[in-house]
Amino acid sequence: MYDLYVVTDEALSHGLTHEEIARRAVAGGANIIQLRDKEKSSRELYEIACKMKEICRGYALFIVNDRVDVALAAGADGVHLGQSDLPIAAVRKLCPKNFLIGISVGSVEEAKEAEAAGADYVAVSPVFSTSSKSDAGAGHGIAVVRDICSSVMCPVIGIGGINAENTPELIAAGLDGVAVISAVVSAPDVTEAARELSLIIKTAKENRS
Ligand SMILES: Cc1ncc(COP(=O)(O)OP(=O)(O)O)c(N)n1
Ligand SMILES: Cc1nc(C(=O)O)sc1CCOP(=O)(O)O
Ligand SMILES: [Mg+2]
Repeated sequence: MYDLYVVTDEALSHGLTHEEIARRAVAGGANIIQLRDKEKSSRELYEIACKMKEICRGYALFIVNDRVDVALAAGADGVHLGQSDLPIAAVRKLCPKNFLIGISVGSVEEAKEAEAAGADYVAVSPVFSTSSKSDAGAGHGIAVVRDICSSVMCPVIGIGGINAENTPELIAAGLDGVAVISAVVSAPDVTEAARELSLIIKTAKENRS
């Protein structure tokens, strides 16, 4: 379910809108799409989110970054929170049953705390250094990924500097899925990049079982 998680970013795409990135990534087999945009107004985000929800319907889960209000208003499947956002328990009170809450973590302690608070997934952030998020900080590396994966029961994904080359070792380390921007969004052919990465993830999962 969490195999390939694509985070949209218009600035890092070759002129595509959030909706078009989502359409192409879903066509390539992405399982989760996240709307991430720090610039747009609430109204703009809401309108985009409504369209993305329809694009994803029946094919992929649709998550909104940061904005619980936009996620709820647009009928998204969930929200992705950072460590400085509202606590999971507070968000849970606002949301319908089955609403997904994911959260960024950088250590085993944060991952255990998130799981105890009821997170549906945790995202090791960043796994490697990346230029796609200016304040991401240094990568935690594969050893931290392995430690987190063996410390919690909830799904663990990774984000930051992940691509077709390093995905197999991350899946072998225990990740349930990988989240990417540039590896898919900045590719010349978004659909083909998503298709290739999906296949790499599936193959890596088969090889570990
Ligand atoms: C899947 C996923 N993982 C991590 C993040 C980063 O969230 P956050 O730490 O809140 O930083 P911003 O993305 O809000 O800048 C994410 N968005 N998605
Ligand atoms: C959205 C995001 N969050 C991160 C974190 O570490 O919290 S890194 C990141 C961007 C990931 O982009 P790319 O796949 O191009 O490295
Ligand atoms: Mg955030």
